[in-house]
Amino acid sequence: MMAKLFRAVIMGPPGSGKGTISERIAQRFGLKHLSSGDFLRENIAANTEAGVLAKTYIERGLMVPDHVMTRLLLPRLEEMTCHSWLMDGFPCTLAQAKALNSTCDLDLVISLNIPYETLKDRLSDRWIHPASGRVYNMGFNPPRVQGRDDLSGEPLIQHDDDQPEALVARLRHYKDVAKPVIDLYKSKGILHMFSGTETDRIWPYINSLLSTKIPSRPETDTQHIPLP
Ligand SMILES: Nc1nc2c(ncn2[C@@H]2O[C@H](COP(=O)(O)OP(=O)(O)O)[C@@H](O)[C@H]2O)c(=O)[nH]1
Ligand SMILES: Nc1ccn([C@@H]2O[C@H](COP(=O)(O)OP(=O)(O)O)[C@@H](O)[C@H]2O)c(=O)n1
Repeated sequence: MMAKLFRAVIMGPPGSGKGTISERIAQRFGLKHLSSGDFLRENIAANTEAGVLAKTYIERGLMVPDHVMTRLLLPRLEEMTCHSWLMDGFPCTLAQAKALNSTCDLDLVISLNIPYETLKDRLSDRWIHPASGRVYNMGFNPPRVQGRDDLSGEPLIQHDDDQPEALVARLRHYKDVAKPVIDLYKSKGILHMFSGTETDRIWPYINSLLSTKIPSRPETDTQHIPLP
């Protein structure tokens, strides 16, 4: 276990590679990857009160209100007192960032800055394994068998809110709400922004940054892992 706990957030518009990069970070540095989108989908599948409410927003390509997000996520974070974690997709508004602030001190925030055309192309090709949250892309990282998850063999699905009609509204909204959050983390001196069109070109910079802050897991140094 790491000597000091490490708490990080990864921000970026839909399709910017938060999930893909989070998985790489989790694998290399042993942080627990917490995905706000996955928490939401788990709650929707389980028909919890928050899940039923969240569904009505997600279906319309809208953000879930702050009080629903914080009620859902903060208790999960409070349970993780002994773990280092990387939170993906939360906070995405200033109110969420302030609520998170009152729960824990973040060590680092990664913000991904990816052009619109790239996001649109990626998302129209995004396929998900709902049970695990594993993400595929027909060009970038296709499944071994078309339409099937590599590990379980179960069918892959596409999210309704990845379709271009919902996407434009999601991106516009992201831009508006993320700016004050980015400014807040910038003023705290913990924001690191990465721009580009390819995850494989951004990843080495994120990897080097994190290597200066946390040791990589010993087992990943000796085993073959499929990272560039
Ligand atoms: N073509 C391409 N697709 C990528 C790249 N990085 C990630 N993707 C794919 O783009 C989609 C969005 O990535 P994801 O990690 O889910 O982004 P998130 O919405 O920010 O969590 C997924 O289908 C990924 O497999 C890349 O560099 N090139
Ligand atoms: N902090 C958050 C995170 C997700 N969400 C909602 O949950 C949906 C799915 O989240 P996600 O993290 O899988 O989205 P992507 O950025 O991966 O496309 C988003 O499109 C939002 O509708 C939200 O409202 N607030």
